[in-house]
Amino acid sequence: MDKIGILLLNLGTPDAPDAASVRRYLKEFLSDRRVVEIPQLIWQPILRGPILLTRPAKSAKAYKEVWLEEGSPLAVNTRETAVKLQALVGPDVSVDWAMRYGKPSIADRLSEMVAAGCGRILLAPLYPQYCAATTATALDACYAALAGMRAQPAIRTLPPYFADPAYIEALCTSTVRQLAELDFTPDLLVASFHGMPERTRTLGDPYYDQCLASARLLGNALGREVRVSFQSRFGRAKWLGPATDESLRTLPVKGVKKVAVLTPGFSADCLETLEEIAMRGREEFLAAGGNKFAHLSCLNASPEAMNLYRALAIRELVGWLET
Ligand SMILES: C=CC1=C(C)c2cc3[nH]c(cc4nc(cc5[nH]c(cc1n2)c(C)c5CCC(=O)O)C(CCC(=O)O)=C4C)c(C)c3C=C
Ligand SMILES: [Fe+2]
Ligand SMILES: [Fe+2]
Repeated sequence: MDKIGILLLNLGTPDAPDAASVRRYLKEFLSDRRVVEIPQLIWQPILRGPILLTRPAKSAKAYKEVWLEEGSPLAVNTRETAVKLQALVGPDVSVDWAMRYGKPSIADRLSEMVAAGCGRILLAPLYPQYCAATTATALDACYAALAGMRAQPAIRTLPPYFADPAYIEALCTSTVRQLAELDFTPDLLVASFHGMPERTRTLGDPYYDQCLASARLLGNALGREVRVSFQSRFGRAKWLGPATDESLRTLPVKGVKKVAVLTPGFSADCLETLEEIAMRGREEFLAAGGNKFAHLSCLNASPEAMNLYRALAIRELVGWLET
């Protein structure tokens, strides 16, 4: 029988925390029509002008603050997840990982898996909430790679798991564990999701509703309020709100002096969680009069995460494993 493969998909990250590498990464990322939905004739001059002239140096400085010895946190955490999942599923299933932008590329990893004999592949975008700018574009890139193959593997895709009891349980257990390790009891738990232009919601992207559903289910499981906000605004259009940075600045005035922020839409810690929330978010909250701030780590390759991915993968593979 054909070998079975699982390809974990994540967003992508620069090769190094320097302006040239960040420029290459941003050019590829922000040229994706699923991400910036402005006609290319208008958008490309803006991207290649003001954005790529100024943002790479600024972002490279931020990447330097969080860079690990082994590389970018997003890549390190995603690779570790793949290695641990491989150990859990055993030698009959081959687990690999790829990035939508940058390396390792989806095209390279998919053709490598096929060359290694994988005739059945589960494509697993590591985004709990479906978004065209993340899930759809990662799968588009897989289909584009498959389009160039004469002998294609059979394909399955992992559905969004925003309301899956296994995801909510993983988040709940990870949150309870991390809260118990803090030296304070937070007045409020904030769930900060990556933002999106508000227009994408009216156009039918289910992302916003799925973020709210995940937070509500987590709140029910924890038995306490989980307040939602959206981070990482980009560009001039109106984005989903409320904005995390604004909320963190106003919470102390409203009497919330101790806060814990979790980032459940990110499967792995990355620039957006480690720099924007854990560093800048903390500074802003404390400067606005807050006393205590904690960022709770993403699921990464924690025991809770590995239980979750094993459960999701086995559910998808069950028909294939039996035949
Ligand atoms: C988890 C879901 C994500 C959504 C939805 C998303 C939408 C989105 N992002 C940008 C612009 C940028 N995002 C950047 C970094 C970044 N974004 C996500 C995830 C989502 N993005 C991750 C995991 C990361 C971190 C990558 C890393 O290397 O650690 C950046 C780059 C950093 C910077 O310069 O600020 C940009 C730019 C848009 C425009 C968008 C939807 C329209
Ligand atoms: Fe982003
Ligand atoms: Fe950011």
